[in-house]
Amino acid sequence: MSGTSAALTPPAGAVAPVRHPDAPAPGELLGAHYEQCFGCGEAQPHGLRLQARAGEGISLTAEFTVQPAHQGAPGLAHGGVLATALDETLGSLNWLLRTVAVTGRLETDYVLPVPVGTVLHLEAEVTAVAGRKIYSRATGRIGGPDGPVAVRAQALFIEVKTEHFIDHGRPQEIRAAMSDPDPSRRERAFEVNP
Ligand SMILES: CCCCCCCC(=O)SCCNC(=O)CCNC(=O)[C@H](O)C(C)(C)COP(=O)(O)OP(=O)(O)OC[C@H]1O[C@@H](n2cnc3c(N)ncnc32)[C@H](O)[C@@H]1OP(=O)(O)O
Repeated sequence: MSGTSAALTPPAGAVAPVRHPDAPAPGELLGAHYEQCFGCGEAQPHGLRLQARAGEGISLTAEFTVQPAHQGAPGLAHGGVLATALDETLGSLNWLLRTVAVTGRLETDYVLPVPVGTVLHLEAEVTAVAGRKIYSRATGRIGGPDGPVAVRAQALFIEVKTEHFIDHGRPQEIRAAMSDPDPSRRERAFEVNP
C-alpha cells in the first residue's frame, strides 16, 4: 500500500531535468560533500557513510551498510535512519544539476524490514523541475542491486541560495568549514548542500 501526496506531483508546467555540463561523469563516485554530514561524512563515527555514484541522465546509485548503531528494533535498521539514507541519496542528485537545494518534503514507504549488516542498494532520479522545485524518487533494495525493494521515497527539494546555510547554521561549524585549508572541501560544504 502506498500513495503520494499532491505536493509531490509535478505541476503542469514542470519540465524534464537537465544534466549540468560539469556534472560528475557516469560511474564517478561523488564523495562526501561535508566530512561531518551524518549521511555521508567520514568524520561521523555513527554516520551512514553512504557512497553515491553518478549514473546516466539525472540518476545515481548509492550504497549504505546498516551498522549496529543504526538499530531501531533488535537487529533491525531504524526507520529514521533508512529515511536518512533515502534523503542523502536524493540530495546527492543535486550534484548532477549543480543546484543548491534542500529537502522540503520526503515521503517514505517501508516495504521490508532491513537487518543490521545489510547493504542497502539505492537508486534515485530527478523526475521533473518546476522553477525552484525539484521532484525526485528513490528505491532501496536488499540482497543485491536487483533484490527486492525494501524502501521507497519521493521527494521535493527546493533550490536555495548559499546564504541559506550561512544564515541558519550554527556559527562555530560554519567558521570551521570556512576555514578548511582545502579549497575544494570548503566549496563542497556549502555549494551543493548542507
Ligand atoms: C549531497 C548532499 C546530500 C544532502 C542530503 C540531505 C538534504 C537535507 O536533509 S536538507 C536539510 C533538511 N531540510 C531543511 O532544513 C529545509 C528547511 N526548510 C526551509 O528552509 C524552507 O522551508 C525552504 C527553503 C524549503 C522553503 O522556503 P522558501 O525558500 O521560503 O520557499 P517557499 O516560497 O516557502 O516555497 C517555494 C515553493 O516550494 C513549495 N514548498 C516549500 N516547502 C514545501 C513542502 N514542504 N511541501 C510541498 N511544497 C513545498 C512552496 O509551496 C512553493 O511552491 P510555489 O513556488 O509553487 O508557490
